[in-house]
Amino acid sequence: MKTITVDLDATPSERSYPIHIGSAILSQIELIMTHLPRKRVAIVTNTTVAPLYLERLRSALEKQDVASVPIILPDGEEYKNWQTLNLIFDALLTNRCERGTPVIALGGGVVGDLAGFAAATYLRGVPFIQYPTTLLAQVDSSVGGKTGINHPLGKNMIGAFYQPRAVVADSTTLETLPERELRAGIAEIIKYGLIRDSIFLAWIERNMTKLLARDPEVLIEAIYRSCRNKAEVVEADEHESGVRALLNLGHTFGHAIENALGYGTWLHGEAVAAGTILAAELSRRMGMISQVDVERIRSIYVQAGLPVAAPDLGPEKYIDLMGLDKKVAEGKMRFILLQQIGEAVVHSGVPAEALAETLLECTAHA
Ligand SMILES: NC(=O)c1ccc[n+]([C@@H]2O[C@H](COP(=O)([O-])OP(=O)(O)OC[C@H]3O[C@@H](n4cnc5c(N)ncnc54)[C@H](O)[C@@H]3O)[C@@H](O)[C@H]2O)c1
Ligand SMILES: O=C(O)C(=O)C[C@@H](O)[C@H](O)[C@H](O)COP(=O)(O)O
Ligand SMILES: [Zn+2]
Repeated sequence: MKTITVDLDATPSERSYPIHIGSAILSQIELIMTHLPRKRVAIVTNTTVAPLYLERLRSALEKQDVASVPIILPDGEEYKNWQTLNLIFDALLTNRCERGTPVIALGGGVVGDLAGFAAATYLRGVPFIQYPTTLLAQVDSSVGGKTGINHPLGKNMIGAFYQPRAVVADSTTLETLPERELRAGIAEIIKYGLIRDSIFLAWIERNMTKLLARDPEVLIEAIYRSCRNKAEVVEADEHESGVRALLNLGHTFGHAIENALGYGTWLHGEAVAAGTILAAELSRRMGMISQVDVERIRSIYVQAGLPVAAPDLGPEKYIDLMGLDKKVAEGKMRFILLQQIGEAVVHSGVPAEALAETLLECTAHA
């Protein structure tokens, strides 16, 4: 097992927390035992993950005399909303969960974002622990404390920064993950390489076949190097007043795609992949990277079996949706662009013509 610490505030800090990454660690309750003094937890999961892993976690807790309240949500991005959040509050209240009752998220990013937001707001905050079970959640969403829900008008528009007390990423849970979901997780792994770690990007290119084949060692290495990158960014800028925005590469376009097509039609990772190609094309039009760079980026996503052509929604629709992006400041859109492969920047001066040209020339009819 490997452990990374996310150091928050001046260290040592009570808010700092470990990310444990390893094989078959779901049942190792000693990893979270210090957070369970009251011997009772609520586990938020969904109808797909519950039959696979809920009993394993519950019985491991039971062996340590920890009782658990299961809260099983409907599965899907289209359920990342107020109504589902309220199901969590209903269950927490009905079961008389207290301020000292931790909420555990067992599932992918949707469960994690919902459960984290519930933990941030229930009784004004209860302890939160992440057990991510998708590749995307293990490399990205379980770390860093972004929690929240979608709004019909925009992705993740309502939420809170709320850090977990611990993250336990059991790589063996990825054995049951559908192929399409595995590929979607790889999109966020590629992101770290593109924004700040060109050595990791070259490693991903060399190891893509093994990643797709779920080679256990390669998976653990990819999760570890991704989490190390994410932890460093979050430590530097927890609340996204600066460098954390770079983790949004491809997301300004990607979130517009997810919203326009209907939440869940394209997976988050798929929208980020196609969105990153648009960001790369825009970077080239801004004179920042070369055509050769764009083709290298495109071929990495192709290798991963991810979409590289964003849907043709028309420039107006994209621009309208992107106007609600959380990075908009004083009414001005800000884009994450590539200065070079391995170095991203926040750009607030993208000319309207360059954006329109990119959207016209680089999107495709579905
Ligand atoms: N908070 C953050 O920092 C952050 C970062 C990235 C993405 N996100 C959010 O995360 C969400 C996407 O997360 P995701 O890609 O994990 O999708 P997801 O949570 O929808 O999970 C994908 C699918 O896999 C199923 N599943 C989960 N674990 C499984 C397993 N081990 N075996 C079989 N099936 C399994 C789920 O039930 C679901 O059907 C989006 O809402 C996105 O906005 C948040
Ligand atoms: O942790 C972050 O910061 C990220 O931006 C990670 C992204 O992969 C993730 O999709 C995040 O939820 C997007 O955040 P948002 O603030 O644009 O909703
Ligand atoms: Zn993302």
